[in-house]
Amino acid sequence: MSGTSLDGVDVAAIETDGERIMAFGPTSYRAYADNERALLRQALMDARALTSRTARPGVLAEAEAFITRAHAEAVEAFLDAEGIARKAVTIVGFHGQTVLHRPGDGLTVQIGDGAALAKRLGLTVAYDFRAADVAAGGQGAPLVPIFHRALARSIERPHPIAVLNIGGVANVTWVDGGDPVACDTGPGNALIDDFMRATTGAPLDRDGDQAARGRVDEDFIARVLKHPFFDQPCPKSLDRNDFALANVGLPELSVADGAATLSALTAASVARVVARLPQAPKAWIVAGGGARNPTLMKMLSQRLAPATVETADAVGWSSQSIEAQAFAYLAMRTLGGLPITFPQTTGAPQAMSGGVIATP
Ligand SMILES: Nc1ncnc2c1ncn2[C@@H]1O[C@H](COP(=O)(O)OP(=O)(O)OP(=O)(O)O)[C@@H](O)[C@H]1O
Ligand SMILES: CC(=O)N[C@H]1[C@@H]2OC[C@@H](O2)[C@@H](O)[C@@H]1O[C@H](C)C(=O)O
Repeated sequence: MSGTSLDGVDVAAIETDGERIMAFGPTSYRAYADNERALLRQALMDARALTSRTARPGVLAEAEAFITRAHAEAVEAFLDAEGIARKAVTIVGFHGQTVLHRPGDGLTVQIGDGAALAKRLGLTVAYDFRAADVAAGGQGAPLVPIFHRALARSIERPHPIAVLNIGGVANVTWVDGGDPVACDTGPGNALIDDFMRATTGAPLDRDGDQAARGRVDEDFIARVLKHPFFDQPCPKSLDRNDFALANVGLPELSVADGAATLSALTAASVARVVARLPQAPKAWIVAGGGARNPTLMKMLSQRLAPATVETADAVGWSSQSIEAQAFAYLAMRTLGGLPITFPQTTGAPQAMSGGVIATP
């Protein structure tokens, strides 16, 4: 999995039949080098003009070859390091890199060549998980809710439970026994990362150090939350750059105040989604890179009280690897013809299978 944060490739093995999770296997991570990340950032820019999901103008062809190669290297290194034989692997789930997500126009573009990956690895690969849902009128995201529900069944917390993923964009799954309800909540880490890069050159506000020292501009947050996205009912989804630093109107702030304000925006937009869920969650489990930011976690606890807020790691899951695990799970569901998207998670007209299978 390579998500909207453009930080690297997460790899994870799980044992599953696409319904139950029998065991979590090892995990690993391949970070992108600065020049690789710059290529992907350019790919996002060049993707803005796309009107077809197969066109590869600008650096998109180069970026696609890179994404395929980076995932192949990541899987090869993982299998070698863990001593996992090829024949022990049923399938590899390959999300690819989202470069454009405009479901309203019937367009979601993930670059990455699944057939080439299958050939190079000598393994069956499931890829292109979002297209069928978008073609049917769904949002094509989020896809992790069915995995979040399987995970939530393994813990004892008061229901409803919310599983919150804070990646570049943040998304939530609401679980209360029946079908999951889900949506993107708003910006996750992307705005914080972009602000840190622009003001200090650093790729992130590590451990929320800057945010912890800053003052939150609540007026700015109130202004951003007037955006119509926040009043839309679930399901709904975002492109990484729907809320971009260039267009959110952040006033001139110190590094600490800017980091604090953008972190609080993420927390406030999560709190804002509560009214859009069938019932307020009693227990929040936070995954994704945002779970590793203690300042953001504190802001979430404050804004979601009296509900409890814990990290995925605290309940025995992996904040870092949960999305990679989710795509392993979705790959097995694709192989078994099981649905991966639902009316209440993406707005699909009915429960739908998705993903394409490539054999070596
Ligand atoms: N120690 C840390 N302190 C603060 N922030 C962190 C830390 N570790 C990771 N992050 C944040 O998490 C981000 C990576 O998150 P994650 O890997 O969940 O994103 P992703 O998978 O790319 O996103 P998405 O869920 O949108 O697909 C980093 O870009 C950074 O902003
Ligand atoms: C189009 C796209 O790639 N969306 C990502 C993004 O990052 C988080 C959020 O926005 C979520 O909707 C989705 O990723 C996860 C893996 C998902 O589909 O569940």
